[in-house]
Amino acid sequence: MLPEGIHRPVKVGIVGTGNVGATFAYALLLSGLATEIILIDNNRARAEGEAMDLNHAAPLARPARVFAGDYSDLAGAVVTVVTAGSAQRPGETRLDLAGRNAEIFRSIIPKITQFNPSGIILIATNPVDILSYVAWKLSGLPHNQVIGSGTILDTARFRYLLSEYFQVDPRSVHAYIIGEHGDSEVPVWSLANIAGMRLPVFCTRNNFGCIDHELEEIFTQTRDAAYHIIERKGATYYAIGAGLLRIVEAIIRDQSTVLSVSNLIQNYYGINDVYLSLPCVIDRGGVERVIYLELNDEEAIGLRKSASVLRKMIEDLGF
Ligand SMILES: NC(=O)C1=CN([C@@H]2O[C@H](COP(=O)(O)OP(=O)(O)OC[C@H]3O[C@@H](n4cnc5c(N)ncnc54)[C@H](O)[C@@H]3O)[C@@H](O)[C@H]2O)C=CC1
Ligand SMILES: CC(=O)C(=O)O
Repeated sequence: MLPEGIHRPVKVGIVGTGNVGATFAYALLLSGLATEIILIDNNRARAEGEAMDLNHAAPLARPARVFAGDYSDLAGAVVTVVTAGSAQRPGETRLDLAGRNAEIFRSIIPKITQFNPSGIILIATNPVDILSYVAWKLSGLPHNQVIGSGTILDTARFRYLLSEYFQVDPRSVHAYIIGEHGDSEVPVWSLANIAGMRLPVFCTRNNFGCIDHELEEIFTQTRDAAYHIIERKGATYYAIGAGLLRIVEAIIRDQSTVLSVSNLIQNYYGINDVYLSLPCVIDRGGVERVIYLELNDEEAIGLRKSASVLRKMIEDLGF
């Protein structure tokens, strides 16, 4: 039986069933978006254990077939989400993981495309922009089919923190973090708005004191959130699980949703041949297009700097 509102089988693969992969799998199962969820991990017992635990939730949620599989089971998957690899230890940056995880990708990505050359690959493994570029190169797929979760998470963190400051629903705050998912990311203050009003106008018209250093602190908290969470609980996974689900929903339901994700950037404020995040239109084919933002000078400089950090890392890895 297919889940409510779904009229044809929808397969989703997950490679890497650790904290992030398992949390995404749980969110996906509860969402009812997929009819088949394939869990792959080089720790087979872990994938099997997660499949058993998830299946026991199916009678309480919505029916879907969840199983620990092999790469050949990915044939026909609409999207394969990759979360396999090492995570940051306390004090490590995302970029510290690049070499280790690029090696893992050399074995994973060709196996995904061997069995599923037409599906979308969605990367979450860090450093996500570098690994998405590496995955794109190793896959031989068009870049619109290989997406990084990028700053979907940072944008969510930013909107949440702004919503706390302005005392409105986070969904009513429209603001983006662009560039690297990491230390060089850039807040687009000039376009941030509530009810269509840029923040300085919103503040003046609504007698709301906007204090520059408090807003700057909101960005600092956004950028450094992963460090603070990892120090406390060792890993982050709920918000990225929700972010991956939002991207997968836009793909499966062909929604043309604008989300900040990582994709190949060409001819954008002088930036070329690098994966980084900008608001993109996501539909059944993956990234349909990258939206050209009107950035101020400071933001454009920040974006170019972020791109150069990522480009250097790609070159250092030999891609
Ligand atoms: N993009 C984002 O916003 C976020 C990314 N991450 C990243 O996601 C990745 C996963 O994080 P966690 O789930 O916390 O780590 P984890 O250590 O809990 O899980 C990683 C899983 O990958 C598996 N794995 C390792 N090598 C493999 C291979 N060759 N083939 C198949 N499976 C393999 C491991 O067995 C393990 O189950 C990390 O790189 C982390 O930094 C984490 C949070 C947010
Ligand atoms: C770990 C990570 O990339 C994050 O939570 O932002």
